[in-house]
Amino acid sequence: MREAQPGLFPPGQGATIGVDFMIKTVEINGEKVKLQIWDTAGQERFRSITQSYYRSANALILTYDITCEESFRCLPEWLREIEQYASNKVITVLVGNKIDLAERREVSQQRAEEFSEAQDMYYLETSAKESDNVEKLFLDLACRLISEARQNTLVNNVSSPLPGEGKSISYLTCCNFN
Ligand SMILES: Nc1nc2c(ncn2[C@@H]2O[C@H](COP(=O)(O)OP(=O)(O)OP(=O)(O)O)[C@@H](O)[C@H]2O)c(=O)[nH]1
Repeated sequence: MREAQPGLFPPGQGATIGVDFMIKTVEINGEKVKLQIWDTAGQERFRSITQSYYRSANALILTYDITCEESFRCLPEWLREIEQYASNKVITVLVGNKIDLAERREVSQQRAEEFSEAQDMYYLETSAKESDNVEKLFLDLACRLISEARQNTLVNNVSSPLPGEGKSISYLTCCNFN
C-alpha cells in the first residue's frame, strides 16, 4: 500500500498492526478520483479487527507473493473471509506481488490467471519495490469502481461509514481498461 504513494516503499517495514489507512487520488479522463485505502493486517491475531472493515469496502485487493507458493495456497481461505464478511457486490482484484524477484517465482502467471478467472477476479502482477504496475492497479481499480457506480451496483456505505470515510467515487463518463 505504501508504494501507492511515491517514495514510500519501506524496505524491511514491520508487519501491519491492525489496520493502516491512506488516501490516494488518481486522475481519470481529467477527473480526480479519491480512493480511501485500508491495509488490513495479514496476521491471524488481527482477524476480528480486519473483518469489520470488509463490510463497507467497494473493492478488495487480495495480494499474494509470487515467490511463495504458500501465500497462493492461502487464497481460498481469504476468499471464504470475503464471502462471509464483504458485500456480494464487492470488486475483488488479485495481485501477484514481488515480480522484481522473478527468478524466485513459485507461482506461474498462467496458474494465477486461471485461478482469478475461475473466481471472477481481475488479476495483475506488481512489484511494490520497483513500482511496477502499482499505479496501473489503482487506475484500473478506479475505472472499475466508476463503472460499477454508474450502474449503481456498489455497496452503499454512506449510511454506515468507517472512521474517516466519506463519499469517494465520482461519476465519470468513460473508462478504458486497456
Ligand atoms: N522484493 C520485494 N519485496 C517486497 C515487495 N513488497 C513487499 N516486499 C517485502 O516483503 C516483506 C513483507 O511485506 P509487507 O508489506 O509487510 O507484507 P504484508 O503481507 O502486508 O504483511 P502484513 O503487514 O503482516 O499484512 C517486507 O520485507 C517488504 O519489504 C516487492 O514488491 N518486492
